[in-house]
Amino acid sequence: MAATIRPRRSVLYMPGSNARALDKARGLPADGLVFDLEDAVAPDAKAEARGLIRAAIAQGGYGKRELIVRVNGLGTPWGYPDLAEMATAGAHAILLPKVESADTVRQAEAILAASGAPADLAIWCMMETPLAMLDAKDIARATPRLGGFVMGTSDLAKDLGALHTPDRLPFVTSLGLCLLAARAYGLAILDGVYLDLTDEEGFAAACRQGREMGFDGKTLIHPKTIAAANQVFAPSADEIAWSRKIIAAHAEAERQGKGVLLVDGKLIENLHVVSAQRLVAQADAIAALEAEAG
Ligand SMILES: CC(C)(COP(=O)(O)OP(=O)(O)OC[C@H]1O[C@@H](n2cnc3c(N)ncnc32)[C@H](O)[C@@H]1OP(=O)(O)O)[C@@H](O)C(=O)NCCC(=O)NCCSC(=O)C[C@H](O)C(=O)O
Ligand SMILES: [Mg+2]
Repeated sequence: MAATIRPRRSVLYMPGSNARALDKARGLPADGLVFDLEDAVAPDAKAEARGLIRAAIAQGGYGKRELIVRVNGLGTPWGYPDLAEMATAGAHAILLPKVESADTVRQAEAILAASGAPADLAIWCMMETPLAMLDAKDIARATPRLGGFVMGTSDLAKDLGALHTPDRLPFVTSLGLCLLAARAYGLAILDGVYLDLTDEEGFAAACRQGREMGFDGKTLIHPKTIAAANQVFAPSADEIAWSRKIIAAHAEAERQGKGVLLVDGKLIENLHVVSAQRLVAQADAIAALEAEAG
């Protein structure tokens, strides 16, 4: 999938079986929504949840938010019907859980295509097992339909026997491997969820760490965390002003035949301008999304 500048600061999971949550999300300022059919939905409620998700997306009201359906794995009884039914539900992307190989992605892609999925329906992968970390590069280049990775740090902690520490040191290798693979192949990548809804400081620190590492945004489990994620993952006013300043200064230097220059004592080259242009484009995309939401 072609890389686009789409805000993904905050992406909220909603149990697909929870009609109230699906409705409430229409008014929430999350950049993206995951309609979950996997872990948040009980086995007996899966079939009904598919219908609720299809009806909710058809009814609309989600504006320009990115709509993602997380299906069950193909090794479960629900994986195939989830893919077959959600292929034409109108979402922007299908999120595959517990992906461990490029073959799994291509198998899912074949089912989606055979079920009438539109050409622009993206596939995203949950990266949440040790094998996924080791195969991240292969998974990232499995198909041109691939749009992004989502870290599943809860499943990963379970499989690694790791603890959720404040510095997240036990996850740094895994997060780094997935970031490398995602960026090498032009994919978006979202950080994992923060489970303690009472720990606002810890949540903000995890968001800051995620942004510093290079994640596009954070996956969330509750609406009350959206504002903080939006704030941390958005370019700050200072960053935007600095970016505009070096873009203008570099353009002027180029007119004078210079490739490098100093702005406020800092060396600026073309590579800094590329980053600055991306940051300004992100800020513009966020402003456009927020203007549309009112
Ligand atoms: C965690 C919750 C079960 C808590 O729900 P609840 O008790 O209803 O919370 P509140 O009373 O505080 O809710 C206040 C209002 O907000 C709405 N709400 C709550 N959560 C959501 C949501 N996720 N999306 C939309 N709206 C939401 C409530 O309806 C209330 O609204 P109102 O009626 O107007 O008062 C709940 O938050 C929840 O279910 N969260 C999502 C859980 C989930 O999806 N989990 C799976 C994804 S995480 C994962 O799988 C991990 C990953 O795979 C990994 O391995 O790491
Ligand atoms: Mg998981």
